[in-house]
Amino acid sequence: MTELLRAEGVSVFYGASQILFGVDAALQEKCTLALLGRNGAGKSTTMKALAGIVPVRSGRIFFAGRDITHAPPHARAQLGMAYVPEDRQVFPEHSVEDNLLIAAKSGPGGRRDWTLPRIWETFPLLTRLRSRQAGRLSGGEQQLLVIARALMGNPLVLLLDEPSEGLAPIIVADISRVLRELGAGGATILLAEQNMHFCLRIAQEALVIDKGKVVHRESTTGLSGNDDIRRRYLAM
Ligand SMILES: Nc1ncnc2c1ncn2[C@@H]1O[C@H](COP(=O)(O)OP(=O)(O)OP(=O)(O)O)[C@@H](O)[C@H]1O
Repeated sequence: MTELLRAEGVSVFYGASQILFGVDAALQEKCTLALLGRNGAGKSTTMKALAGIVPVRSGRIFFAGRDITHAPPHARAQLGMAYVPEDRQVFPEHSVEDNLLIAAKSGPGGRRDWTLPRIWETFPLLTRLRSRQAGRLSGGEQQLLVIARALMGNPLVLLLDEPSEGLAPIIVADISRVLRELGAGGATILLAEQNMHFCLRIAQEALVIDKGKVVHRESTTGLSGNDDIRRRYLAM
């Protein structure tokens, strides 16, 4: 298996406050890795550090064999990293279809795996909403749209920050189905989540983060039976 993304001893500060304390993580190609932790554990900050949104004070980040520790977000995107933040920003005045077309580009090496017809096939709900203004979609529909939009850039890896947060169970089930299908189709995904149950059927492996440190790593099957870790770090 080829390693696509690696964080080595990543520390991040917001002003004088240290938020991440030497985070290590490795994501293999064609795998889905869950980054689990409670509210405020440091999941979003880890995702932002990987995407280049917050600076890394110490440690290194490697992507597709390159050191990208100090590369700006657009350079990481060009190398094939698609970061989907938790605030689900769509272009509200544009239709669903236009939101997708705006993001269409070939990925690294000219790959064009994702086209509009394939998006409609994978996201039937979006097909029905293709002419709807994106600002009028529900939170869950917008979440599906931002995932689909990220795919239109034909990335090598998807970084998804809390895609299930605050959404109704029925749409969470649809997002889960889409992510399982993407994984089965060979996508590489890093999924930050508080909701362990959401991750169990999507990710093969999980990292547990607490107070800015990775405190545990296990297969998701193992973790679902690990009451001690779940009680200590995931509040369930
Ligand atoms: N811009 C910021 N300035 C200062 N502190 C911040 C900032 N953003 C986050 N923090 C703090 O950093 C810590 C980690 O936050 P982070 O958002 O990474 O956690 P999280 O695990 O993603 O939690 P959540 O599920 O709430 O998003 C928290 O204590 C948070 O209050």
